[in-house]
Amino acid sequence: MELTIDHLSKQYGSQTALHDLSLRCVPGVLGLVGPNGAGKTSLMRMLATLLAPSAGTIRWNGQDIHAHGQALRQVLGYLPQDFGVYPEFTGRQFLRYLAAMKGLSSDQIKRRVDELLELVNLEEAADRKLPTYSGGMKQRVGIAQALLGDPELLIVDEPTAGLDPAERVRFRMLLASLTRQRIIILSTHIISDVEAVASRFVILQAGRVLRDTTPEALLAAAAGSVWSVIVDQATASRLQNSYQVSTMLSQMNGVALRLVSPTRPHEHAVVVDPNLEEAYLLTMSKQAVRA
Ligand SMILES: Nc1ncnc2c1ncn2[C@@H]1O[C@H](COP(=O)(O)OP(=O)(O)OP(=O)(O)O)[C@@H](O)[C@H]1O
Repeated sequence: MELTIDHLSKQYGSQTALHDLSLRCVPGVLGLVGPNGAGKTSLMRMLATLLAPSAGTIRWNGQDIHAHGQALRQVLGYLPQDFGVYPEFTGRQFLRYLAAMKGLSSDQIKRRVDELLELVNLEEAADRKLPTYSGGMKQRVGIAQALLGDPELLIVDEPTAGLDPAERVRFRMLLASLTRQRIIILSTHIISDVEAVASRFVILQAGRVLRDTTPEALLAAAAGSVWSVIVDQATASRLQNSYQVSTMLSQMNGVALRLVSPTRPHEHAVVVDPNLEEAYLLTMSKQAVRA
């Protein structure tokens, strides 16, 4: 099982969304992160064969997916960013309908849909109409439809956006339970999603790979560059203007700040262990300094 992306580019008119991007993916979860407009959705749509590259190739087990799209679609599960549901269907009807569209036999449809409803923990709500579902429940139906064909390649585009913290945790656990013998590509703005489930961390910026790393390596690289300090309000405002502040908490004795900076931002600042979001902010701020 191997997905190989070679020198991939995407132009929309004069706008370059992806620029000469190469990646090789093996089973596991790859967390794809980057600022708005970095090219994540364009990349995912090309992987899902919904968008043609302007240049470069994507190969699934050595076969170009452009020429052999059907072969890829048979092993693909895709949860797009703007996943829509049919309002007249219940969860069960919706999944059965999509399973039938995929060509499953009626026995397979019943069995597979029941299995998936159990996996995504929607058995109780299965016979309710989809518009009555919460955002998290809709996302779970979305992941269930992406899993109908037991895909070897699962692409999920910002699946936790808009979910409340409990739903987000539930969704992550579901994703984590799917990782064996699959390539999962998860695009997100929520760094803690990556921390929770991904073994590989790819940062895209302006259509290029800025980092292809692991959460552990990114954390290790940020060691010594995250600081904690308690200061008065005026100093907090000054520091906020000069440094990347990751958290700011008003307390009885002042304002507690965590700051991301390669150098000591304040004489009383002490080094603390970075979290992955801070490691990401550090990477992006170093990049901004270089640009
Ligand atoms: N259909 C389109 N026509 C023109 N430009 C487009 C189109 N789709 C995307 N773009 C541009 O391509 C670039 C990459 O967009 P893309 O949606 O792939 O980024 P993204 O990383 O998914 O962004 P977000 O995090 O906001 O979803 C952006 O500059 C965007 O404006």
